[in-house]
Amino acid sequence: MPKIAYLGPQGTFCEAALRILAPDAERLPCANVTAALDAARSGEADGAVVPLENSVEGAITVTLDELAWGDPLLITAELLLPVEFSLLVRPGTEMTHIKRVYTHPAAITQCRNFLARELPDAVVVAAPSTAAAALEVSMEDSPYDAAIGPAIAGEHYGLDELAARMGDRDDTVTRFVQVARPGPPPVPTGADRTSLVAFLRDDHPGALLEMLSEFAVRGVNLTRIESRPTGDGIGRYFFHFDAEGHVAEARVGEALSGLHRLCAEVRFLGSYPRADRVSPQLKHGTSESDFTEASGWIDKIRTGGM
Ligand SMILES: O=C(O)C(=O)C[C@]1(C(=O)O)C=C[C@@H](O)C=C1
Repeated sequence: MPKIAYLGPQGTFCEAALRILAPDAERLPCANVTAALDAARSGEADGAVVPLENSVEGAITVTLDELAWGDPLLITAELLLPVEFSLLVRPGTEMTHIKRVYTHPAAITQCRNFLARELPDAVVVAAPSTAAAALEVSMEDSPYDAAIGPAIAGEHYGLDELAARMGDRDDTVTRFVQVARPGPPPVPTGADRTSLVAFLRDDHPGALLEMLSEFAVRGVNLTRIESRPTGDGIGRYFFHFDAEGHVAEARVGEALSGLHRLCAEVRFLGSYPRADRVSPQLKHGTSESDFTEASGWIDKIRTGGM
């Protein structure tokens, strides 16, 4: 049975994602995203499931930076998980008692309107995860009066649900990815996504446009682009890309080779089935057979044919 690390403790959204992505896996709860990824890197676990982006909060930057800078890992699967938040309290606590709230920073952002409306004077403190907050609030001597997290975390730690569906939007989803130590990517399914990071060779006008052109001229549609600071000073950035398609496909493979020639460094983060199963709309001239036919044509010219 594979062992998969995740952002714990028991009851996080991350655990819910792992239960769907790898229902038969042994689950290894970790204190934070870095620890979960390190467990996969070291071999303590066979892989990890971590959050990557949220439809309200945007990028989960710790995950992006770990995948870009840490020892390499390969994304092998993704999942879109609807997230619904509950206000979780020790039995007997009423709304008027709540002075200190504890939860994951992503939950603070997603529940901003509720907090401003219902708990305008409460101090809201960042926790390592929503379930870590619920666990802490379940302790009688906790300095916090309420946690924000999944209803299931409340059930697990014996808390009451004082409010449900407290997110600012009721259609929020978090995208989780499963990673493994480097190896061959999963086989193409026809509805795949490819993730990578690219570091500029030098800063000059049009540098980002040149990178984007490598995708555009091969008809590769991007689904996410994110700039992250390199840490080398203000104005120094590298880029995360998510693109439609699989590295085994000619148009994606050639776009990646083009970036490799152009950039100081490109790190391949994986080609894996898309959670939404959407297949790319191919532009004329960018199908597998178009690429095969064109390279056959060049080979013929090079060997004296016409
Ligand atoms: O704390 C959790 O329960 C998590 O799984 C982490 C996380 C996140 O990192 O965004 C996942 C989903 C929600 O957006 C809030 C928190």
